[in-house]
Amino acid sequence: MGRKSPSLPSDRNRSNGAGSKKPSGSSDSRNRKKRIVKRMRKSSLSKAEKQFQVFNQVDEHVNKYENLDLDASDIETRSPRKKKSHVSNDILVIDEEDNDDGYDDYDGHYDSPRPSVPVVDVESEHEETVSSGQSPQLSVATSENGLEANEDFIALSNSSEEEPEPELSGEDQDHPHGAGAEGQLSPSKRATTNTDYPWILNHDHSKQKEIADWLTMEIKDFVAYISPNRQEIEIRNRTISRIRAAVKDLWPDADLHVFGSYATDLYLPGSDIDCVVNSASGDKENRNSLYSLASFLKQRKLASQVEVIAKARVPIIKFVEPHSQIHIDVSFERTNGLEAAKLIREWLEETPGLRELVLIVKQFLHSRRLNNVHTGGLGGFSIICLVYSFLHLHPRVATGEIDPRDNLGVLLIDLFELYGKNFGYDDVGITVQDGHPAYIPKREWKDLQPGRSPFTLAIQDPGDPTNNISRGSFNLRDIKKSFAGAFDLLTDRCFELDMATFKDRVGRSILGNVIKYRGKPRDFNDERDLVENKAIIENENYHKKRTRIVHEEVFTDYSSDEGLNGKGEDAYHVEEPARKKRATKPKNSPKDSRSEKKKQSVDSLMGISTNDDGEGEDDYNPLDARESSGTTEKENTEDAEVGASGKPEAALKKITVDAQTRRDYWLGKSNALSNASADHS
Ligand SMILES: Nc1ncnc2c1ncn2[C@@H]1O[C@H](COP(=O)(O)OP(=O)(O)OP(=O)(O)O)[C@@H](O)[C@H]1O
Ligand SMILES: [Mg+2]
Repeated sequence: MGRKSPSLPSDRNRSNGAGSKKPSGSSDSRNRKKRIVKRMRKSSLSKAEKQFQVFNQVDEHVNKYENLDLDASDIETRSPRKKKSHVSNDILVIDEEDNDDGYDDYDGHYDSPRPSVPVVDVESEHEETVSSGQSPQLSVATSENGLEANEDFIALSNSSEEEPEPELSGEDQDHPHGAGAEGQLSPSKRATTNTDYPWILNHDHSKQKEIADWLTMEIKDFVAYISPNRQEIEIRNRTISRIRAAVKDLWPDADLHVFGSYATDLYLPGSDIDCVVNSASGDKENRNSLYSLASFLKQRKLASQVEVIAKARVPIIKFVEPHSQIHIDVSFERTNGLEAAKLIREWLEETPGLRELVLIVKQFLHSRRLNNVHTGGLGGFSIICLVYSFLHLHPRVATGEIDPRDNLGVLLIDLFELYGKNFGYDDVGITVQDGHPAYIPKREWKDLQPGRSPFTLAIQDPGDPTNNISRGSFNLRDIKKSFAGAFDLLTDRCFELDMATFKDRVGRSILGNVIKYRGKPRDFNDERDLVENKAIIENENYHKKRTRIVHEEVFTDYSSDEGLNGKGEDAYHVEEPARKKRATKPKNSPKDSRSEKKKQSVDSLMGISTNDDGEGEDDYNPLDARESSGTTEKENTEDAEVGASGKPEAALKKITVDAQTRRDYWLGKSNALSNASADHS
């Protein structure tokens, strides 16, 4: 790994800037643009690259989606359900009818539950940050960074009334994309008037020879710009502590744990905090308990704009914590989110570029109001799985040909192209089971509920193969359209700036053509190393303690007095809700049927019939490449290490059981512990 993309031959001799370029619609211009994109992706294609192109060129297959119109009844039934609700003690109680329609109650950015209600009931004596005169720089997920309506995702600079528009010349106003107008301003004016992409202020990369490198640097700047500073992390930590203390006061046998983007470090400044209350009695997931906690938090002035959603598939309470103005979701008596947080953190460690691309895609969709599952958008969890699988299945990344961190620009463009133009949504699903991402034919996913239309995104929950985590994303049409548009806009902008003189490039942004950030100005202080994110620490502790408990369950002789209770760890010994039993995969069977599926040609996985001709039947398998390049499963590594160090057989077994047990826990195999125990004895 580690090579950068080869140089993009630049055309510096030309002096025609944006203003003098040929109309973007001309075929000459289109061809040049294509050439630039091609060059960005390297001129000499590897076998893997060619294969990737094959699945990126499925035009006939994809074009049918362009004309796919949902009929009116479809739209009606798919629009957010009407809520049966009433207000009690200023708490909105929503009794939703549960249906199996795939409505998803997880929601990363649930914008203000009741926007008409005044937000603030802040107690100033508690509000350290406000009273200290410092601006907390937290912006709750509002429309600030959103585009109106999302009908025309392109109209970045015309989309909001909050910000004054830069002065435009007549030509600029006619610019077909509503973007690029800033190119006509003087460099100094550009730098000061661009409030939509503040990450370029004092971070000018316009002198980069390679346009792809410029985009990569902008992506890194954007991520640094929106990454949290010390104060933001502390505010989140304090928010969690306050709510946890209240939960424990109300229910001494319960604890509050955090999962979701705060526990994975994948949050935007306005992201919510996802929490779960688990109790020893395991009886808190009912309407009464939800309501009790909601009123208790309200009474303690820890919750405003409170909603109790009791009859959903995942019952939750939602509120805004008044001191921090952060949106909080609390679910009850489940551990899958805590498992997912741990898994996602492992993915982040092993997948360079994942955090950057996830944050970009999140902000991109947020800007277009396409991130809200309640309105058919793509939730944070789906975005993570989408980007994770994309990175692992990208041939040039999988083969180690490029280092993702040095090629974020090209990868972002590839991602938009794949999921905006070429992905065979009708026939292909995504699985990330056991950390092995793969594209699988939907027909082979037995538990996948057929939707009204085959045109749906299907992503298998890494913690539950029966669950399609993106089933609520019914607005796939707009999501796909927005990705396709982003591909066009980014490549247009790359083309334009590649042609431009250095002078004309100053103060310009590539990424700003598809993403904007509005809100209080931020600094570039990514201070995640300076202050602990308590959600991460607590999640790590939760898993450590639970693994120890699992161990002790496996290895402790319960006839003795040394059970768990003497160790004071009950808080973490959460009774798990009953899980669906699943067939246990035989241990150490690397070539199971799932692996076989992976071996299928990319063409068939992308939903293209391979019967017609031999093209694309090169059965390149990125996963094979990855495996042969030395990436092995954690469990095998642990085995190997122990074997090499010559530790006794019992220790080897113990560690192996530990790894296996953790995985089995994750997979929800309820009989895993007894198997492990039998193995050991
Ligand atoms: N459809 C789903 N099925 C099962 N679990 C889900 C589903 N959606 C979300 N979750 C769980 O909830 C957690 C939080 O999901 P969410 O969509 O809010 O993502 P997030 O990473 O918190 O992003 P955001 O910053 O946008 O809130 C996920 O990590 C996952 O554990
Ligand atoms: Mg969330």
